[in-house]
Amino acid sequence: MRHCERCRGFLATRTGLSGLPATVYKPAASRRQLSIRAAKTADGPSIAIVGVTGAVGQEFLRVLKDRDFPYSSIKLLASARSAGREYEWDGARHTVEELTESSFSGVEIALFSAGGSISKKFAHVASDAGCTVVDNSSAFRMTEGVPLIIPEVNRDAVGSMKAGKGGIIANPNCSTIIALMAATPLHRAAKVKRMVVSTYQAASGAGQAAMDELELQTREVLEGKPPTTKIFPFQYAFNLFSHNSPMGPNGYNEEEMKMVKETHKIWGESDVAITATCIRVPIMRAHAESINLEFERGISEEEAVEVLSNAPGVSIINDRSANRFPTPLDASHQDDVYVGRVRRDISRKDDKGLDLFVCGDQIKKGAALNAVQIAELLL
Ligand SMILES: NC(=O)C1=CN([C@@H]2O[C@H](COP(=O)(O)OP(=O)(O)OC[C@H]3O[C@@H](n4cnc5c(N)ncnc54)[C@H](OP(=O)(O)O)[C@@H]3O)[C@@H](O)[C@H]2O)C=CC1
Ligand SMILES: N[C@@H](CC(=O)OP(=O)(O)O)C(=O)O
Repeated sequence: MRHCERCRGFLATRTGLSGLPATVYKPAASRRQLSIRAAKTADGPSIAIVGVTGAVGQEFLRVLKDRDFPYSSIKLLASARSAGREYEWDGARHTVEELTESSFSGVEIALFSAGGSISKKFAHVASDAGCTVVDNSSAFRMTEGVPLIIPEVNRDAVGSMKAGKGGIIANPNCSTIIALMAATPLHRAAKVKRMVVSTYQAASGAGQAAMDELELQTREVLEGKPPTTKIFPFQYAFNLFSHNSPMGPNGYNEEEMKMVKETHKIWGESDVAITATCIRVPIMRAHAESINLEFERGISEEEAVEVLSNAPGVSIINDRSANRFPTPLDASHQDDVYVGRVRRDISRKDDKGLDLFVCGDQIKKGAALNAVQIAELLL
């Protein structure tokens, strides 16, 4: 049994202590089932990336290339600070331009990832110019009429939207995407009535500067120096803390409330009871989540593992005999969301409760990959 292999393109299963399949990595073909083969092509859409110098913007470039996303031209946009910076991408040199109101003339798809205030200022400008916007920020997620899409979950929400026709589509919150990749197939099988989530969120969710600060602080603490605290107000290395988003009057922070509201919108069901506790941990780029699910009908561990094994974009690491379950490092730089610790909730007398542990790359499936998959629906 190989435990720690990077799992591109192989399938391995093993029976764990309980008789459940322990490890199911999806073969390359199923991982890439939503991908479109092309690249630079005269009949591809003209595309733009807003926030290209950031952690997510850079991942957009990698994902577009990795998936051979078809494009006829690409425009790299960021703030005036980055104008003139050059990137080598897809065999050509590209220069970053300052984002302005005239940036979107002739652009058919724009991937926005420069924060909510930039999206609020420029997404409608882009849409009015005929550019279809996939927005990675939270600015429009709860706006009526703006689809909020995880392609494996609710791809039909794209409706008749197409590249070059204008309109805005929102990319969900990363913790929500990662939770729903695992919870949705089980919801479809046995209907979730209540979901309790606790997250362990990586530095990447707070941007490149937070990742840099975690690395710097780790060195400083090991060298016995006081840690630099520019991004977060206290030590991050060798520590963890409640998510840094603003706290609301009900004692939930914004990240926690996003998980509640966005799940209701994506599932189209506001009667599912959801509560979340979001925690920032000193991990570089993959979020982990502990999820407790209560179902309307009973579901066994075996059925749950079977359902998850067949779910697109989900891989299973669930080896009880080896105490081997998903880790953030397994998920880092991977497309799939990893699920393990699949077990009956023993606090219940019936078989209507399950616990799971889930890990997903925050920058990839939590942000850039999901947005590019949405853009593929527009072609
Ligand atoms: N789906 C999700 O859960 C996630 C959503 N996000 C969203 O994406 C955004 C970016 O995240 P991330 O890449 O991690 O952040 P970074 O801080 O790493 O990057 C920010 C980017 O925004 C650009 N930017 C900032 N100000 C302006 C401006 N005035 N005009 C044009 N561009 C500007 C920056 O350009 P410059 O270098 O020139 O300053 C940079 O390219 C987040 O703020 C969030 O809204 C991010 C992660 C996950
Ligand atoms: N969810 C990210 C932060 C973020 O960018 O969220 P949103 O896209 O919902 O603003 C985190 O890990 O902190």
